[in-house]
Amino acid sequence: MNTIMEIKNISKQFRGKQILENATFSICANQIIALVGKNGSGKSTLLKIIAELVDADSGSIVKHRQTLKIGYVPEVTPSHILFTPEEYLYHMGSIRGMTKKQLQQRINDLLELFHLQDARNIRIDHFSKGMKQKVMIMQAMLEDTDLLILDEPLSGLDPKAQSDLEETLSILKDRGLSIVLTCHETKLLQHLVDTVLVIQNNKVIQSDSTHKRNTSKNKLIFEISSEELVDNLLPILEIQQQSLLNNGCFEVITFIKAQDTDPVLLELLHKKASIKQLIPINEKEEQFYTHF
Ligand SMILES: Nc1ncnc2c1ncn2[C@@H]1O[C@H](COP(=O)(O)OP(=O)(O)OP(=O)(O)O)[C@@H](O)[C@H]1O
Repeated sequence: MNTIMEIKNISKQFRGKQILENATFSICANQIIALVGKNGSGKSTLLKIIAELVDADSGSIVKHRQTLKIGYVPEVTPSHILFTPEEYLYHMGSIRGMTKKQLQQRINDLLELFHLQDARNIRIDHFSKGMKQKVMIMQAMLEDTDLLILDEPLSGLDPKAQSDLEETLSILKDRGLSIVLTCHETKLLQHLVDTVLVIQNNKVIQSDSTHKRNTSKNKLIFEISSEELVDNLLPILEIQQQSLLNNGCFEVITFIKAQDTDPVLLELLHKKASIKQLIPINEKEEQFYTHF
C-alpha cells in the first residue's frame, strides 16, 4: 500500500488531562479510515492534529508527498449561508488565491460530482442538511486534495442522505483520495470503510487483520407490494429501513447473509418483488462497530 502520511507517537493533553497517548498509524492512498470512540475520547482532536489545526504536545506527522493537500470539514455545518453554492465556493476559492478561471472549471466539476448542478442557483440556507454537508466537502476540495478529513460527516442526515453521501465518498476514493472520518452511524459505513481505528483509554487501536471476522453479507434493496409478504423472511433478513413509496409499494433496505441470498431472491421474485440493488459487503471488524 502506498503510504501518504504517517502519524507517529502523537500525544495531546488539555489542561493536564491526557487525551491522546502515542497515537501511531499510517494513511494510505485510496484508503478510507473511520475513527470511532466514545464521546470525548479525542476523535475530533486527532483529526485537527492531522489537519494541522491543533498542535500535538509530542510526536510527529510525516508526509510522504512533497505537496500533500489536506481538506478539512468540521463537525458543525454553518446553517445560514445566504449564497448559492456557486457564489459561496467562488468566495472561498478567491480567499485561497485561486483565479476566476480555475474556480469556474473546478466548481462546475464539483457540482457535477456531488450531483448539485440543479441546485447551483438556490441559496444554501434553503438546502437540506445533506446538501449543506456536500457543499462543505466541496469547499474543502476546491484545490486538488489528497486527503479529506471529515468530522462526523453523516451526523444528523436521514438514511437517504447518508447513503447518498456514502456513494459520493466512495466515488472520491475511486478517484484517488484518502479519507479519514469520524462516525457514530458505523453500521451504514461497513461497506465503505477500509480500516477502523478505535480510540480507547487515550490510545489508538488498530484492529488486527488476522482476527477479522469475514462474514460475507449482501445489501439488498427491493420493492414489494405489501409488508406482510416478507413476514416469513424476517428471521433471516436484517432490515435497515422500510418506506412507503408514492406508488403504494414498500421499499425495503436489508442485509442478508451471502448463503441465504439465492433462496431469498427466489422467494421475493415469486412474490413479484422488484429487486433494485444487490451489493456484496465484507463485514470486517464488526466487533468494533457494534460497540458504539
Ligand atoms: N480546545 C480545548 N480545550 C480544552 N479541552 C478540550 C479542547 N478541545 C477538546 N477538549 C477536550 O478534549 C476531550 C476530547 O474532545 P474531542 O472533541 O476530541 O472528543 P470527540 O471524541 O471528538 O468527542 P465527540 O464524539 O463528543 O465529538 C474532551 O474532554 C474535550 O472536552
